[in-house]
Amino acid sequence: MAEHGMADDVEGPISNPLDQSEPLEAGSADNTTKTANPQAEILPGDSAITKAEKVERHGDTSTGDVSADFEHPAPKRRRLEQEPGSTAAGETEERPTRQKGVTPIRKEFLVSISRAAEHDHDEDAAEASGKTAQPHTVGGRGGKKKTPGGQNHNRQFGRSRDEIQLCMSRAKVDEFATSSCQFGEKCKYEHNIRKYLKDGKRADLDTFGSICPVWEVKGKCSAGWRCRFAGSHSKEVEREDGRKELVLVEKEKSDEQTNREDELEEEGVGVVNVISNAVKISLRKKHIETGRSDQYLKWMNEHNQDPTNGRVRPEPKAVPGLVDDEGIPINVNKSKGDPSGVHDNRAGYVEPPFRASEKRRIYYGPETPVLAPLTTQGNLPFRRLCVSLGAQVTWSEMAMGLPLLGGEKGEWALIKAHESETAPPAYSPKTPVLDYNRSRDSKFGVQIAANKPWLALKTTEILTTLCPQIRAIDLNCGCPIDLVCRQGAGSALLDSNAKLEKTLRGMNAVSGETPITVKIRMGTKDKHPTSEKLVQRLVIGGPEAQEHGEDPCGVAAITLHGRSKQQRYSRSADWQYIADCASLVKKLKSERSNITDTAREPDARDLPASSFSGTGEGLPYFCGNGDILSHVDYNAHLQDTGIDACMIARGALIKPWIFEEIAQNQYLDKSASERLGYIEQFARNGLEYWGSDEIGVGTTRRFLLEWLSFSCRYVPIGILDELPPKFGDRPPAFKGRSELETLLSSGDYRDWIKISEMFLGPAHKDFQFQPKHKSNSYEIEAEG
Ligand SMILES: Cc1cc2nc3c(=O)[nH]c(=O)nc-3n(C[C@H](O)[C@H](O)[C@H](O)COP(=O)(O)O)c2cc1C
Repeated sequence: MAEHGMADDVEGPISNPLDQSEPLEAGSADNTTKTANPQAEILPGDSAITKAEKVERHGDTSTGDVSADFEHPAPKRRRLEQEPGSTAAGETEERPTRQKGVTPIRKEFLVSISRAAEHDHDEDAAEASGKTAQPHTVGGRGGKKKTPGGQNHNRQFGRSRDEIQLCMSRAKVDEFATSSCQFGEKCKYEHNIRKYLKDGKRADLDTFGSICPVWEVKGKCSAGWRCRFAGSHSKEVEREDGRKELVLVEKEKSDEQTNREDELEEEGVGVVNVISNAVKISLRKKHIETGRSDQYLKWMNEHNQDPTNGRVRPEPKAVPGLVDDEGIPINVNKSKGDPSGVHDNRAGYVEPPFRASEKRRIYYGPETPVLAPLTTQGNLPFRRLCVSLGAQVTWSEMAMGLPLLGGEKGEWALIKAHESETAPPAYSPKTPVLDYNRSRDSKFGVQIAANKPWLALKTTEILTTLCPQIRAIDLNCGCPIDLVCRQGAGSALLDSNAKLEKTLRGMNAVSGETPITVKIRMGTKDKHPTSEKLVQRLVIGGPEAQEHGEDPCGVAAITLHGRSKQQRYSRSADWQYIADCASLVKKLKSERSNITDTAREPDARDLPASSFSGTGEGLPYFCGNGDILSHVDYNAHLQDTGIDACMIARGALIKPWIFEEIAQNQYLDKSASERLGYIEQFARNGLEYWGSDEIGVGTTRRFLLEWLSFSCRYVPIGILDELPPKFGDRPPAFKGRSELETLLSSGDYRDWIKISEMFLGPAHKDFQFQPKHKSNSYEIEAEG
């Protein structure tokens, strides 16, 4: 669902935050004591010192007011090749019994309850699905009862706007340029650049070395005078007549560079899947045709399938006494497709109007950890950060079909991807995957939500036509939000298996070479899992399809989140159930030849764009999802359940370097300065994407705060008494190994604002923030 949009985006070099460290030691409160763990390996640090590191060393926040005593730098990365359950502090220490549900924090880092209470202040959240914010009372951990639900609704973010707004016709020109404002005298915006700079906007930011991050990468800044770093790309020059003019400065570039940038100016450098305003307007006016969907839907309509819900219409009743030549009862057919009104049951099925095109193959394997679709949180700057840390597959936030078809700007913004997401995922399978062409695969897929086959088909056709480089289109069948489910989308589809199958088959038919995937939960009702049956239907086709000799719906991958809709995030994800489904998929594969009609050889175009065995038989990849917080969880699930790949959601929000841990197969005890380095990287990504003017800075701040509402839940592994960290555990009040580390663990959104100010300067006076998910409750309501 669209939560943001706008702004041209530019690409730039990603500084490696790992280059900001110094060699320190693991598991100690200061850097003078060596770890007792003989397996702990201290990895060498690097020399580059960024703002993040300066802050940790000197408390120099420039614009923030974070307190300055950071004399205990945090330990560096360490290698802990430990089995789950072994101690982080050292093998020789006496191991306390791990208390269920409590994060095992070393006692020297525990603090009194008063500090915990300080963290809890922000618990006056709102009722879950109501549209009106209501007071929400929460006790301390294990304290009073909460009202149900986990979200603040109707959140306000204030407005980050200039005091006086500069007319767009003046934003990117030099002071003496003649005005091209079409509104002339009537224009309500400021045209005097000098006046605007003096009275209309806040002082330039002194973060990022006072250099505009957009200009630094792109050579020019599309915010022009409105940029919060305008001083870094402007100057005053004296003209021949002695007059002084304010001019914007562009970096010198070769002609080739300039040409390329002019070409990309409209689209935003480094961003793909950008749809022009003209196309969005055409969509709004319904001027863009969806011929394939129309044809397919017509067929559905004429041949017994209701395109509003995909159900096979009930067979008409037999007319008593009326039989054909062979004595078979004749039914009265009321469908439009049979004007005679007389219909033979046996001839009821007609082949679809066209076959699905042959699909681009995708790949999933242990080496492709997947970043889950994450509404609000999985924005482009965050995904870009995760890709830089090793995420191999990324998904857009869930985009709603209807606003996409209506050309809504905010929804189309969700489809944009960073160019780093267009690179293919890692690929090192034990046996090569038949017909897989890595150079044609990419990391980024788009997730959509739709409640009706027609909506899903048309959305798919439009998306694949306008953005052919999307890796795959995923249909969300897990979203538990009432607003979505009441309309029959999200996890409501789990209760309409036939409709879901038909929808997916239709999407596959109209998506050209783009593969279709699906993300499901275990079912809608708690303790009544139904997705095993659904998985079977998706892999081999449901009874209706089998009866008519139809091919399976052709999904390239199924991802199962091991929880029900009703369960939301309570209790752990059920990995046993995921394993059962994974083994069913395997079994179906081996039995497939018996199940499918042996008379018909499956056509390659009907086979999923997925894993192929040596015999060339296709089968969807099967991915598991739920509660992965470390490489240990990741490896264990891959090993024990027979899934092809793991999808990670909250684990990546809490510690985006989980992808790096997976690649290196080791815990990484990130120092507070390294963590701050990721925040800096996000801020940089955000300014490049949303822009460096007051609005762009405000948007970057808002989404940074959204992320910090999750990242504050990270408990540094260096202060843990026992590994692995677990999702169900809640930490008692603790302090970090440095003031910065303590600050990064704060659940108080005012501290998040302080952190944001280190990179984005003081928040605008009208900026507001209310966390979406209750900050310390460890319970969330999310869209999948
Ligand atoms: C903030 C948030 C937003 C989410 N948005 C989506 C979404 O847009 N689409 C979706 O399929 N799942 C969404 N989910 C669900 C996750 O993709 C994932 O299935 C779920 O969180 C379980 O994985 P985890 O235990 O690794 O967090 C969201 C989850 C969270 C926490």
